[in-house]
Amino acid sequence: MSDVTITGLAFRYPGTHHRVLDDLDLSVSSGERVAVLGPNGSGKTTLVLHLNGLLELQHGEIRIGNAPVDADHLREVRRRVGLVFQDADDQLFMHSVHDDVAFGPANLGIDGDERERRVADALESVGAADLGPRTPHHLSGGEKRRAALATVLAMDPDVLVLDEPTSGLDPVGRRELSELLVGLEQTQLIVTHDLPFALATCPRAVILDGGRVVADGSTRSLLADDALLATHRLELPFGYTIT
Ligand SMILES: Nc1ncnc2c1ncn2[C@@H]1O[C@H](COP(=O)(O)OP(=O)(O)OP(=O)(O)O)[C@@H](O)[C@H]1O
Repeated sequence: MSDVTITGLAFRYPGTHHRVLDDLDLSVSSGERVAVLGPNGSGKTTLVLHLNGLLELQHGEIRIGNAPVDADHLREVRRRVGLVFQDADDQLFMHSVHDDVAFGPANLGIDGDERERRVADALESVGAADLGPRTPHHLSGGEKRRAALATVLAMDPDVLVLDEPTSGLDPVGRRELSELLVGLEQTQLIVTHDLPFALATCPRAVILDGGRVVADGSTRSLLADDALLATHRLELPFGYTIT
């Protein structure tokens, strides 16, 4: 497993003047699960897209274990960091779920029985053993989410980064996903607006606002702080209380 260290990360989208990430520091220990919370536009997805080099670093440094995220280490970084996109359709593009899940291991040069074992294990682990032959664009939203997660797990990453993993999931699907993630050994960063899901899944949370980390602590203590939540446009579901 790998730790993740982000130091002084700053970023503006080309052609814009606004710093979307602004001197962001964050360290996540190996095996830790951290929820990344924050209002719309606070930079969460932009941060996530940096973690496996999908956005090119402008200022600062990111390390996955001892590998810097830079042009010279992209292949290693992408092997180590599995990114599950906000929109599952971005991850599913083959004719069958099986082929989508097999695509990553194939790219790593894994073939034959070992590749089939990885596909079967990944689908099984997300409760989607029966989805292999299905056409991805015929799946329900929740089924697509599971399939997208399986495509990443099949590559056996050290670090899992999930962007809004519960969107489109029914209550049982959310609970099952939380239990699945808690059972994985990977270091995890989970971007979510689903605060109860964050509490159930991640012992630690950070709040991003204005492109920097403005709070960092146990998820329970952050979510119990009404003033902190209000300041950063976060809100627990109506009637939900932290005990
Ligand atoms: N490709 C882009 N070009 C220009 N600006 C962008 C681009 N992508 C995002 N932004 C801007 O960057 C800021 C941060 O966006 P980002 O998607 O990282 O926020 P977020 O915290 O993930 O938001 P949300 O909770 O709404 O998903 C926003 O102001 C957004 O409009």
